[in-house]
Amino acid sequence: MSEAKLLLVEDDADLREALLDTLLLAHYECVDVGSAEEAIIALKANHFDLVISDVQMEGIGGIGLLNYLQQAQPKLPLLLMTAYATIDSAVSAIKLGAVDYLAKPFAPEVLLNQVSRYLPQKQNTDQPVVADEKSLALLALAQRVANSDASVMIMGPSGSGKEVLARYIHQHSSRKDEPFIAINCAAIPENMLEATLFGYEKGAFTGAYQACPGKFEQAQGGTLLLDEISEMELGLQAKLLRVLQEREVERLGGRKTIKLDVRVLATSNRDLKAIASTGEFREDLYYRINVFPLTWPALNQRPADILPLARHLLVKHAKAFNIKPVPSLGEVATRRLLAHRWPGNVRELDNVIQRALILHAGGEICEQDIIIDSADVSMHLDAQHTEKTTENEGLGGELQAQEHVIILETLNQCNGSRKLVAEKLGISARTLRYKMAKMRDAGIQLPA
Ligand SMILES: Nc1ncnc2c1ncn2[C@@H]1O[C@H](COP(=O)(O)OP(=O)(O)OP(=O)(O)O)[C@@H](O)[C@H]1O
Repeated sequence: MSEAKLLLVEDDADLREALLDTLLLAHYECVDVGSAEEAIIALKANHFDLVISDVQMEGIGGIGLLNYLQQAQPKLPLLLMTAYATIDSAVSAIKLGAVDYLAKPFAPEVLLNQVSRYLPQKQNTDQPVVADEKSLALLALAQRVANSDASVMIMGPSGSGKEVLARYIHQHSSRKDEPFIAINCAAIPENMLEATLFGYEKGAFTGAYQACPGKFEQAQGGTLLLDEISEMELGLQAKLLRVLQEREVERLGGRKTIKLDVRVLATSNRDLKAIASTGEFREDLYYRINVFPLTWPALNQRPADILPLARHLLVKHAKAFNIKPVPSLGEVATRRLLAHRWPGNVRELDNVIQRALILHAGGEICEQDIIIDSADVSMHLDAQHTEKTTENEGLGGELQAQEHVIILETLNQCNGSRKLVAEKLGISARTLRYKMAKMRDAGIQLPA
């Protein structure tokens, strides 16, 4: 999930739902409201990184919201959506301070490209924390590879730190002062990934009233991380291979080729060689990006990392939660952390530490603050709220839990192939991705 939080303001409920779906599928955290007045209430209660608002709504409307933002939060970018007939007012809104406008109707690609263009880039500055011999050796190797311009394939189970390692390579390369652009190939629906990667020209599809550079161009001079590359469909793999071979890109709907100077890193939590041998991943692309493979072992294979990571995460989240001083790790709590197998790797440890910080009292993390299984939290909460739960809500929760179990079982049966799971369950790949994003949000660890 992207750390960015968006506020969507649209009075047409159907359109709002469709837009919300697009944004959630792309792993943005998003709050949606139906009027500018509700938006102001949400803005007072939460921090947002970008607001997307319709112009014409009952009440003060999008322009009223723009005026409010100019006074209250002038740095918060606002992207306006308007019917084609009212573009003039949108243009004057830009003069008043909106960052851009989207002319309705627009294709989902246009929305996602504009959002990624105006969202302030939050760089994850986490340096890899390592202490285990295996991890130290991996980091030393990564540092040597960083000096070259070779493509690097970073493998390892989900949550093991692949993205952290990719940033580390960029930061230790000669490109460190140039952009680092990451794109999660699994998070962006197939039909939008191509436009997001390669950009598009004006008129390439509905709502593309202006040209938009793709991720390759945004990464010019720097590094592009293709996260979860195994999830890219075969047709797009062929186009990506061509771009990597030719070192130039052509925007969708364009005729001009743009020369590229981009280093490409990729990650996968599936065995890319194995899926290349079954034809699910192009072998030629595999060999092109796998110039230098680096693999994180699972966290339980590098036990000496667990405590330094736990302490690092305690400091990091205590700061974010404004908890002072940083609580210490009690002895029994420490033993629990060391005894667990960590199937969700560092991400799971991160969740456990955040829970512990919320629950702890008295300056020390004790055994009872270490809740390893997120189901324990729900059970704890369920027990507290049983009286309040209506019959319907209970049934809804049970059905949802069943759905989660079915998805998890099918993922395991299909060795993590999203495509096969969607086929087997008779749902679209898009719906599956949406459901999996919701499961991740609920703290459910999904297999690689
Ligand atoms: N060695 C490390 N030092 C500090 N933080 C780490 C380390 N490894 C992972 N993390 C943290 O754990 C979380 C998961 O890491 P990351 O996103 O890099 O994993 P990933 O392998 O790319 O996951 P996925 O396969 O799900 O994309 C992040 O919050 C990251 O900051």
